[in-house]
Amino acid sequence: MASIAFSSAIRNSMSWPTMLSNKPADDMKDGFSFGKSMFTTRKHNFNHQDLILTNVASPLTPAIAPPPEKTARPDDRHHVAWTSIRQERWEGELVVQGQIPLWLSGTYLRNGPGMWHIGDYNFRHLFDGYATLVKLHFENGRLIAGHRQIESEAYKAAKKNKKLCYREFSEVPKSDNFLAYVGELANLFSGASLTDNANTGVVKLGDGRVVCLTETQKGSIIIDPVTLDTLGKFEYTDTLGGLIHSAHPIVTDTEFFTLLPDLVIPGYLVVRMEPGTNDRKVIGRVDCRGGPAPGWVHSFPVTEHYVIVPEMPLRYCAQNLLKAEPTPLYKFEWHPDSKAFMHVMCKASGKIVASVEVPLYITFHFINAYEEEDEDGRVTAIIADCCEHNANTTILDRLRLQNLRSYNGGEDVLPDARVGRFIIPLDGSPHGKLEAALNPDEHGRGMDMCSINPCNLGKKYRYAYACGAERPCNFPNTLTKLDLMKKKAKNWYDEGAVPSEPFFVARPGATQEDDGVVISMVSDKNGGGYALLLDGSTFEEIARAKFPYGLPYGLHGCWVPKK
Ligand SMILES: CC(=O)/C=C/C=C(C)/C=C/C1=C(C)CCCC1(C)C
Ligand SMILES: CC(/C=C/C=O)=C\C=C\C=O
Ligand SMILES: [Fe+2]
Repeated sequence: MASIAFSSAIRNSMSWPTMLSNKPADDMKDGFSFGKSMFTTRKHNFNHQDLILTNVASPLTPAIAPPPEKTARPDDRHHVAWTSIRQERWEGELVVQGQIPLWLSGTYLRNGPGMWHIGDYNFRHLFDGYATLVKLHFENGRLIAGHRQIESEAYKAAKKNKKLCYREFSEVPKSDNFLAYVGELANLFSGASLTDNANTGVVKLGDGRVVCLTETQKGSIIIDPVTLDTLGKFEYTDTLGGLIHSAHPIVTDTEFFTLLPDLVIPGYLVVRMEPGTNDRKVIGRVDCRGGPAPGWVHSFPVTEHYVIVPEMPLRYCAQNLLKAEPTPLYKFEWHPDSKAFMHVMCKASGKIVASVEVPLYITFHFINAYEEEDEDGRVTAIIADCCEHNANTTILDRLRLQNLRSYNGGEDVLPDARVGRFIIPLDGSPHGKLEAALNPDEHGRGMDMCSINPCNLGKKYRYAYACGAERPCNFPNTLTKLDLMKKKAKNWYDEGAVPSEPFFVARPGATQEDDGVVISMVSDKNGGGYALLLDGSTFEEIARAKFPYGLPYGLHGCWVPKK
């Protein structure tokens, strides 16, 4: 079986767009310059040699890692995690050290911004990069890996015109003249100039379609989980309009919830989409209680009966959206006076059952939420956990590429983070609490990129997996298993490596919450990369498989089980 399935999956086609010229370190003073570098640049254009070096796998002759000096570009001065992927696509079988459990059958997909330049022009922020989709296909203890650039309009236009053509997270195309500027403002309002670069995450819908996402609605792109082909836009057929949504919808086999921020009348629409449709239906609306605009909603949690709508004091900012040059908080603004809130909406009725003021907070990612019951089974409170950055907005700037790339060890520059636990009373009290769910020293005061056993979504849970810190560091550099009952963490660490979000896959038939494996992809200190499998229960390594090339950092993933 395996060789047939695998060989049909092997595809060695490559293309080398001129934009993929292999520009060395982008170490610019302001992170924004054309073709300048502090280092002498040995301009390295791709050629056939690169192709041979990185693309020689077949199922019968597993990929052999090229010699170390070829895995990192000799002129790279920064970590491979922050270095653009070198080629548009690759696929091959990896040599596995250790044992992949035979029950692990399916494909882990991970999306993220893996390409941060157009020719000599370097992007500014981690979130600006063009989407690179990576796959790990597990079958009978073997592992086929590959990656492919997502063919968004934004990516294709940049490739064709050799310049930025759409507004990315921090990058804005330059207007040639005033008239063009006025035209572009009109395009901003219509959404025409916004990016569709689906670089944040990837989800498998209940109907089997696999969609890559970002925060712009037009950046919802259907892909083939086997070939990683871009199949086309996921078009929303409803008339809800709006341009943006949460980057992290809640997706299960039967449910799809997301939030649509309303920048005109500050608030959020809470919507649901039935599997098999492209039609979002409104469950209800939350009006913001503070500030001139809604808070950023990168993600949000749900419980069994409620959707939790966070209202962060880090709010979208219309003026910043219009600016050509980035502001310190990009498209956002910090409004501590506007306060912070958590709203709770009933999934069935759309009614808001609680809306409480909470201490100021900053989070990208909610971990999970659940309903707390008293002895009589009455729901008394909602518990919602998130990766919380101590209400410190500097984390957004830390993710600027220049900051990520300039780190040489030594000093500790990663701001402290914690598992922030919201306690939202349902008895009408006006205030909720926010506290650390465990001592942040347990995970080195780094905390982001979390996952849980999906069976526990919205339910009382004990374990979460995330990235923590072994300091000094500039970015979360450990994988951590959090025991929220015992308030303990167990950490995995490879010196100098940057692991991506640990993703939990449950063993079929498991009865224990942590019975399964945790998948991560690691960018190592020598310019290489490897897929890593940890046991979900012991958090010990069970297998790893080296990629024949260095892996750029990636964000979020999903699991597509074998049919
Ligand atoms: C990669 C990631 O986590 C976040 C990406 C966010 C993006 C691409 C946000 C884009 C936006 C615009 C292009 C204009 C409107 C505001 C905003 C949603 C921030
Ligand atoms: C990489 C990241 C957020 C990604 C959003 O999808 C946050 C990292 C935070 C560091 O502590
Ligand atoms: Fe995210």
